[in-house]
Amino acid sequence: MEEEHIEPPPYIHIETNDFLHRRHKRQKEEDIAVCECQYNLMDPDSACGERCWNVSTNTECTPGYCRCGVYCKNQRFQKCQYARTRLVKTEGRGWGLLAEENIMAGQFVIEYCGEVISWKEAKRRSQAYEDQGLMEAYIIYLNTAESIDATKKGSLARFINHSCQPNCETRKWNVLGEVRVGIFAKQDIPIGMELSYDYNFEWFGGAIVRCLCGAASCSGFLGAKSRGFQEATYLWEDDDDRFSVENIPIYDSTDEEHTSIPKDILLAKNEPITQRSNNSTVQSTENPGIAISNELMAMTVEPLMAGSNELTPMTVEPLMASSNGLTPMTIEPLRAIPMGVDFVENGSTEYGAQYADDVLENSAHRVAKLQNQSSPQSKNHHTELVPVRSKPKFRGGKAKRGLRKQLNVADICDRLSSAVAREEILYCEEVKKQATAEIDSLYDEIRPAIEEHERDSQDNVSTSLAEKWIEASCCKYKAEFDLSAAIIKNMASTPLRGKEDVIPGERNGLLYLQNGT
Ligand SMILES: C[S@@+](CC[C@H](N)C(=O)[O-])C[C@H]1O[C@@H](n2cnc3c(N)ncnc32)[C@H](O)[C@@H]1O
Repeated sequence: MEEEHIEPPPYIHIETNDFLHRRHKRQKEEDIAVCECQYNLMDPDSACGERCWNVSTNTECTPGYCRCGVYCKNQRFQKCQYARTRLVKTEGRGWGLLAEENIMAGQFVIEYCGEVISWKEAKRRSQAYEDQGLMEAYIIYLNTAESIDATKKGSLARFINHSCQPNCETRKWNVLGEVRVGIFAKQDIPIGMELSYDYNFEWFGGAIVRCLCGAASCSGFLGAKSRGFQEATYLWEDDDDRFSVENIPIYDSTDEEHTSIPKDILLAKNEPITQRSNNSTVQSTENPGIAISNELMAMTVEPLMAGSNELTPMTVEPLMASSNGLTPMTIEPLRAIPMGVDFVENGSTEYGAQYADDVLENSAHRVAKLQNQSSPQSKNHHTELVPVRSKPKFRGGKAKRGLRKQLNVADICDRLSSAVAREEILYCEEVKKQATAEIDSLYDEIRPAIEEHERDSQDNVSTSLAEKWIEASCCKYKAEFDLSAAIIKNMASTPLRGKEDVIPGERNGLLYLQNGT
C-alpha cells in the first residue's frame, strides 16, 4: 500500500467557519437561550444531556450563561468535541474518513467547516471550479441564502464521502447565534468503518458524478435529488425522462486519473498535487462489490388534467412497467386527496390558522362530500380522513408565521407507490423546510431592528435587511408552491396504494435499510 507516501491535496485546515461576505453574528443577550439544567454530581446526565431544553432545540449553551458551567455537555461545536477519525485513500472515490474509535448512534462526529459564502458566490465558485476541472466538490448548503465552501479551507469533514445508505447524517445547530452544520452518527459505527452521509439535500452540485457507494439502494449519481442535478438533467420536463442522462457528460470517478484541486486555487502550499490513485486502503461503507445498476425506465404520463377543471380519472403507465410486472392502472383524480388539510393518523385533520372559519367550514364540507363521492378504490385510501377544526394558537407574532396550512407529507408519500415520486416530494419538502428555517433565522435578525425603530423612530430598518427578508419570503413561497406542485403532479400521475401496502420499516414512504439488509 502506498498509504504512507501519498497525501491529500493541500487545503487550509480550520475548525470554525470563516465568514467571507459578512461578519459573524453577535449574539444579543436577550437572544441567549438559557436552560434549566443544574449540575448534580450524582447524576452526570444533569449537565445538559438529553433532557436539556437547548439540546432538544439543537441550540448549544452559551458559556457564562449555563448554570452547569464547565460541566455543560452542550458545547460540542464550540469545544470541537469530535470523534477520532483518520484519512484514507478509497477506491475510486478519492480520500475518505474512517472512524478511529467506536462511535455511538447519535454521537457528534465532526463539524463541516469552511468558508461561509453567499448563494450567489457559491454558484459562481461552483462554476469556476468546474471550469478549472476540479472533480471534487466541497460546497454544501447552509440555508437558502448561504453555503459553506470547504474547497480551500475546511475541516476533516470535507473528506467524508457520500453514500446512498449512509452511517452519518448532517444536522444543523444554533451555536452562539449562527447556524452550523454537524455530522452525526445515524447508527453505531465500529472502529475502522468509513464515514458517509447522503449528500442529496446538502449537495450544491458540480460535475455529474456517478456514485460508487455500492449500496443496494444507490441512486446512481451524487446529489441525484439535488436541485442542481435536477435542473441540469431537466428531470421534470416534457416526457419526464427522469434519470435519462445519456446526453449529459458524466464524470465517472474511476474513469481517469486526475488532479483534485487545480494549482491556481490552492492557498495552503504550493506542492505538487496528488494524483488520484486506484490503490485502495479501505473498502466502501457498504457492499463495494455491488455493480451499480441504474436502469430506471422513462415513464409515460398522460397530460395533467388536460387543461380543464373537470376532474376525470386518468391513465398512468407505472414506473418500470417492464421489469416489475406492474400493469397500467387507472387512478382517481386529485379530488380524492383534499389539499390544504393535514391528514392525521387517527383520522383527524388539522387546518392552518390562516383560514377563516367559513373557509374551514367549506373545506370540511367539501372533504366530506368528496369522500362520499369517491370510488371504492379511493375510499379504500381515504375514508378514514375526517376533517376537524382546531383553533390556532397564537403566541406572539413569530409563531403566527409558522401556522400555515400544513400538508402531511409523510402520509401523502405513504400513498405513492413510486419511489421517484416520493423522493421528489421529500426533496421539495426539505427545500421548504430550509426556506422556513432561513426566514425564521432572519426574523430573529430583523425583529430587534424593527423594535429599535419603533422605540425611537429614528433609524430605518436597513434596506439590505429588508431586501434579505423579501428575498427569503419569496424563496419560501416558491418552495411551498414547488412542494404543492410536486404533490399534485405525483398524486395525479403515479399509482397510489393503500395504507395496508406500506411495507414494515417504511417511513415517509421511504424504506430504511438496516445494516446488512
Ligand atoms: C466532499 S468531497 C469528499 C472527499 C473527496 N473524496 C476527496 O478526496 O477530497 C466530494 C467528492 O468526493 C467524491 N465522492 C464522494 N462520494 C462519492 C461516491 N459515493 N462515489 C463517487 N465519488 C464520490 C466526488 O468526487 C465528490 O465530488
